[in-house]
Amino acid sequence: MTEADFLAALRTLPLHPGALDLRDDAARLGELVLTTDLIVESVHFLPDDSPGDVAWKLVAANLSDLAAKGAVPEGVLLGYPLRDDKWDAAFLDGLRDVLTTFGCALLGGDTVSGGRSYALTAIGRATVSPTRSGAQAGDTLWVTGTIGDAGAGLAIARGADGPAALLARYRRPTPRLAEGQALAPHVTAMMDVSDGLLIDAERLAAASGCAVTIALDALPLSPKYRAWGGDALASATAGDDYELLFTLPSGMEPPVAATRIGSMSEGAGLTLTRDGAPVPLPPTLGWQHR
Ligand SMILES: Nc1ncnc2c1ncn2[C@@H]1O[C@H](COP(=O)(O)OP(=O)(O)OP(=O)(O)O)[C@@H](O)[C@H]1O
Ligand SMILES: Cc1ncc(C[n+]2csc(CCOP(=O)(O)O)c2C)c(N)n1
Ligand SMILES: [Mg+2]
Ligand SMILES: [Mg+2]
Ligand SMILES: [Mg+2]
Repeated sequence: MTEADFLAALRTLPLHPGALDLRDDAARLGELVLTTDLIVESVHFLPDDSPGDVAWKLVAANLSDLAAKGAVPEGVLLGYPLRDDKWDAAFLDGLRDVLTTFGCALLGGDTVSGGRSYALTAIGRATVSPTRSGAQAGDTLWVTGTIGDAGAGLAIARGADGPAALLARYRRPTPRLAEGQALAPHVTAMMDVSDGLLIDAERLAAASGCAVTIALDALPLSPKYRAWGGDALASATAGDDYELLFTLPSGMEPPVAATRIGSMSEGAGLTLTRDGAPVPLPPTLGWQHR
């Protein structure tokens, strides 16, 4: 089964209305926003990544889903498999670091022995909380920050040459919490980019019942990513970006720094353009577990 098959099967189970049909970044219970994400060795991080970086990525990936809902983090629950004293102590240092950095506190969790997968549930609060499903034909599509840096960072972590700044974007992503809170009252739809810009934009479009067009030449690529030799199509399918993807009514400017990368229209599916002309879709649009 693929991840998508499993989610489709889960939708046949009793679903809470706050689950948003399992088509969103987080669940909503009144003002509370709840999300959970695991990270697994050799799937989400490399065996020689430092324990502090693993703790950082675990928390940051979850807080990014809270950011997508415009939420203020309230606390986290940690699922932790013990390893050895040195690793566990270094993980705790990283956990302290990331929680302090993003103003978040521990609520609880569970400690076990066993494999190298780490779970976190993050809980936040939002009075105004966008979904992935509110985009309308005619809306413009935007993304914060730059994309592709973390994908390049993974290649560098695996031994390619490249700058430490790209590696850092893979190992220590920044959840766009302030941006998400500022955007929430204005956007028609919002999500974070974890699996790849193209696959995630297609999901936002599908949840909204729209088609989406993305201009490859409009994608925000960092100078370091360009100098490294990265191209737009690779940036848009790599994932691990943890930037915010959102839609606005036509003519509206976002209240935070962001790049306009496309638009929504009637219909379904993803169209890519370069210099205004359609180009073929790549064989895979992003990351899917199987
Ligand atoms: N095993 C599961 N059981 C219940 N719900 C799940 C499960 N896996 C995913 N979901 C739900 O499916 C929806 C989409 O999840 P998904 O993990 O794709 O979103 P995400 O966390 O934003 O992305 P990513 O995991 O790539 O960061 C969410 O509502 C999530 O809670
Ligand atoms: C060692 C290693 N190999 C590949 C990748 C790429 N990757 C893995 S999972 C994922 C999507 C987000 O995860 P999820 O959807 O589970 O939240 C991406 C982009 C990585 N980060 N580390
Ligand atoms: Mg998400
Ligand atoms: Mg998830
Ligand atoms: Mg995913």
